[in-house]
Amino acid sequence: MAELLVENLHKSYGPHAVLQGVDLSAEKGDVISVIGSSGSGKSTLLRCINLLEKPSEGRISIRGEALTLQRRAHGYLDCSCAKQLQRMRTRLAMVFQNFNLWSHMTVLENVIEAPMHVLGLSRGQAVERARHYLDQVGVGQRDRDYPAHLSGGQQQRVAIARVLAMEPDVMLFDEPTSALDPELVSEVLAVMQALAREGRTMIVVTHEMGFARNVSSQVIFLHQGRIEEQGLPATVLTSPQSVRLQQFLSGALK
Ligand SMILES: Nc1ncnc2c1ncn2[C@@H]1O[C@H](COP(=O)(O)OP(=O)(O)OP(=O)(O)O)[C@@H](O)[C@H]1O
Repeated sequence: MAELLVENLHKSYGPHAVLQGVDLSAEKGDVISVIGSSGSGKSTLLRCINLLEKPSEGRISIRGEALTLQRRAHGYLDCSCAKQLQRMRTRLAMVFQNFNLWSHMTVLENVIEAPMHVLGLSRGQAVERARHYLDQVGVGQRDRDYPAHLSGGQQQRVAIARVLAMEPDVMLFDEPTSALDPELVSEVLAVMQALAREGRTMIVVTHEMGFARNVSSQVIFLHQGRIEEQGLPATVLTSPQSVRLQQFLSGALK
């Protein structure tokens, strides 16, 4: 059974069809890199999967359990209740480009927030869990600091620990290294590579072709809201079939 199954996902903003029937299936331990030119719909795809954006059409299932989506007055689909939505976001948890840490909270407080208030763990359990994952991503010593005192790479690693602390079924990464200074990119990619090695299921929107090639189990090339090509990285990235993917890989399509 797939950890995550996305079927016929559509998203429009007014007349602008951004996603036009995307299907995606992630098995346990899959690392799917989503690549494509700017505006092809990569972030929208990720944001629709965990309902930060509301799909216009489609079906999302986690471990065989379909989300109950209802059509709202404006025509989009949403979870039938806020609690289900919140719970679902812990199962499909997202790492954002700009870290999205709470600046008024320490590192530790950032990481224990959701385990306590969404998963219902006691403070002691949440702290134990947080320390475990902060250590795992190499920022355990910074637990009392505020995010502003950390480098971008450290902040992103805290954001990854915050997602790990929810023990999600699938981790979603939306261009996790794009906001980082070049010298900090590799420390975050190394953490992601280690997570891939330990069998985490991940969907990663990325411009890092090295990551897509060396870490992914599957690469998806999105073009104008449709999957134009997908498959093993060795196939998709070294023998692209479509002209658009060839152009994208040669740098002609930004
Ligand atoms: N909230 C919104 N309202 C209207 N249009 C939007 C909205 N969000 C995204 N879009 C449009 O949807 C299209 C896809 O955007 P998206 O951010 O998903 O692309 P992307 O592939 O992630 O691009 P990039 O690599 O530049 O981040 C773009 O044309 C964008 O302008």
